[in-house]
Amino acid sequence: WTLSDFEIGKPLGRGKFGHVFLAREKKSNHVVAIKVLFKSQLKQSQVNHQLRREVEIQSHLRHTNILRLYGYFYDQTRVYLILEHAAKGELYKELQKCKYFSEKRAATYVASLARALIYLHGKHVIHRDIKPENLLLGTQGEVKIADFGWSVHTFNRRKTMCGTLDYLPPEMVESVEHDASVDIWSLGVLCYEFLYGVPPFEAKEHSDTYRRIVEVDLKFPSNPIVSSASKDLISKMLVKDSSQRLPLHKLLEHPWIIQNAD
Ligand SMILES: CC(C)CCNC(=O)Cn1cc(-c2ccc3c(-c4nc5ccccc5[nH]4)n[nH]c3c2)cn1
Repeated sequence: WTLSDFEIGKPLGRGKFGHVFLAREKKSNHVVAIKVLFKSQLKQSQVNHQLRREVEIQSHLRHTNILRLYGYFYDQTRVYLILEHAAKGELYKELQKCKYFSEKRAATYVASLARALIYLHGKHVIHRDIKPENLLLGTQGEVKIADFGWSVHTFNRRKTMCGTLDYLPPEMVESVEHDASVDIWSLGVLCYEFLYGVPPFEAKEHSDTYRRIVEVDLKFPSNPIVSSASKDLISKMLVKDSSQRLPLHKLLEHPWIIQNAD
């Protein structure tokens, strides 16, 4: 591929993800998202090899709830990633607009994300950073994990861990080794935020969020009114001992998911 194979359109997400543009591949008319990374920025954060590894992993992933990476190319100064275009944009914008989702909508997203995580864990890929900001919506409104963790401006986030702690499980907050069960914790946090509009351990200060996470200080607001089945599921995911968290395949059999997910 080269840039001349594409007609470049409007910026997507207005620079939040680095430079991502709507684009159309001229021969096939296929609409994609093209992310531009500057080689200079990659060099200075010594992540070239990490980026190649991540591109290698992502280009082999094929799941309807994981945003596709079709390919990449580069020129003198930049690397271009050819990504799937998610026609209905950013999920977190939807959440901001609706304040919180219905139980049906929340359960449908959680079930889709659980299936995507089962697929990823099957390929020994974990910790995909599944917070609302990393989720996009496809043409049919289906949720897609787009791991923005690699957009250049967040490369340093991996080191400085700036940005929200809200989604991190105790073992990561206490920085002990972690396994695929971190994703079960994050999905539980996400399910809570879908239903209540705020993450469960939110606090003004980082230190308070940190304490609430390690103590699993889980409280359910009395508004909005949501089913006890949803609270039962969340309580089985937000468990300090990572080996005791509800396994993802059991999540798909939970009554709340069975009753509410499309
Ligand atoms: C290292 C490499 C393998 C990582 C590959 N993944 C990324 O670069 C993650 N990433 C995805 C994007 C991204 C951002 C926005 C969109 C969109 C999109 N569609 C929209 C529709 C309406 C409003 C905004 C939209 N953004 N579709 N596909 C996207 C893809 C930006 N960074």
